[in-house]
Amino acid sequence: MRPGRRHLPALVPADPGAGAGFGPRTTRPPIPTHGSGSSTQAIPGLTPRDHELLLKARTPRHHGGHCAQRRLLGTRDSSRLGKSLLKVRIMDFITSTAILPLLFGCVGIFSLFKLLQWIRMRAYLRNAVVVITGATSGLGRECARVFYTAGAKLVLCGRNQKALEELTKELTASPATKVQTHKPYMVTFDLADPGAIIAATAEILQCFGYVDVLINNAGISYRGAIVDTTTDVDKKVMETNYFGPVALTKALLPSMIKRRQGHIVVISSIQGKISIPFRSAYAASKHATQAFFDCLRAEMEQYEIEVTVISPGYIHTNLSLNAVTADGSTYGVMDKTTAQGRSPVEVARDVLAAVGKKKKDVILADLLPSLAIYLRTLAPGLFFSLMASRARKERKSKNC
Ligand SMILES: NC(=O)C1=CN([C@@H]2O[C@H](COP(=O)(O)OP(=O)(O)OC[C@H]3O[C@@H](n4cnc5c(N)ncnc54)[C@H](OP(=O)(O)O)[C@@H]3O)[C@@H](O)[C@H]2O)C=CC1
Ligand SMILES: CCCCCCCCCCCCCCCC(=O)OCC(=O)COP(=O)(O)O
Repeated sequence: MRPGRRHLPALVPADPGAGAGFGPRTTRPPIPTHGSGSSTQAIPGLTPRDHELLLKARTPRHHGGHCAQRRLLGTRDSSRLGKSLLKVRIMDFITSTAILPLLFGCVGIFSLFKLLQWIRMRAYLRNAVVVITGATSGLGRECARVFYTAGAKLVLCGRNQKALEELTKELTASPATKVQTHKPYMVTFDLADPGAIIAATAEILQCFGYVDVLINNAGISYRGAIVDTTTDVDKKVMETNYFGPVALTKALLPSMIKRRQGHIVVISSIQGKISIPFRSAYAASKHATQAFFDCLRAEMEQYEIEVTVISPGYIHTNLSLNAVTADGSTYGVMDKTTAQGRSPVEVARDVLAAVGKKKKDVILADLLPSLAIYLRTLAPGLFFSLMASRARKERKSKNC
């Protein structure tokens, strides 16, 4: 017998009462196979004649094999026998000489592909000029760390100059890595101030002379009922999350188009795909963001400029603490959902991978929010009922 081949099952006499005909079938325990020293199982319920035919059918080089199999299948319980035969055949195929090298080959090719993808990603980000807004806190801060370590030339943006300086100090003081790192630049401006964006863009472009990747990360959330919310609050959220990033992107695009090179990234949210109660201004700003950058992607294809929209679920940052409420005051509460969210470092690593792989649209969330997006599309009625019930519950818990 060739190594790697399975032993053929031992052929045992069936139930004596059953004979070779169509009588009742009985099962048999495993019995030793003569000469092989191993124990194999007779196929339950088959007569010696069945086994003889099966043995013939299983022997590929036996000329009468297929004929015998067909004859047998025509006269016996074809589905059961067929299944047993198929199992035996599959096992024989797997353990035959061809399948294992093929399997290892596939795994090898896949690993090689992944390695090449990783190398390409690293090369793409090394020495790339990356602008990050909202780098003073949360996800932006962690993005600064991972892109810095990957060898990117950073331009860190935020409103708080001191926080930017501290981050820069911390980054440059970090131990040397294999990859060459670069001292980040800082540009301070308020994204919600349209007048500040043109000046900030000129400053950004002066840092390294060009921009490879813009990460529109800065953002603010909101909590409140629509009926209680002033339009000024709606505008503030839209200015920060939508008009600011749109204006900055538009201001940087001409230089990217000229070079026929560039990558625009935007940190949206699961709430850019589904709307949940008491988040109207925030969800609206993120939906608008998704729509704008989807349009941009299509329009920029001719210039080879990439657009990546990233939609995370809850992340453990200061987002809820900094959220604005219906009357414009700061919410100032660390919500349970936020506190239980993913660590910003992990999400930042996912952002790095998505940018490196030039992904177009990425959802970084648990199963439930991801399923909710499908539910919104496939069964909107059900989704809206769930959201209405969520609103009722939230209102009730607030009144308590
Ligand atoms: N945390 C979460 O659960 C989720 C967050 N996101 C998104 O991630 C992004 C980052 O938020 P996150 O890190 O969580 O929250 P943080 O509140 O920790 O960080 C927000 C950042 O945005 C900056 N920012 C806010 N308003 C402005 C403005 N007007 N001009 C300039 N910068 C501003 C803040 O700067 P400053 O220090 O000056 O306030 C800060 O650096 C946001 O777009 C958010 O919508 C998406 C999904 C989930
Ligand atoms: C087929 C079965 C599907 C079942 C789906 C049930 C519907 C469950 C609703 C889930 C809602 C998830 C909301 C997620 C919101 C989120 O992740 O937001 C991220 C943020 O931007 C957080 O901002 P916030 O200020 O709201 O903290």
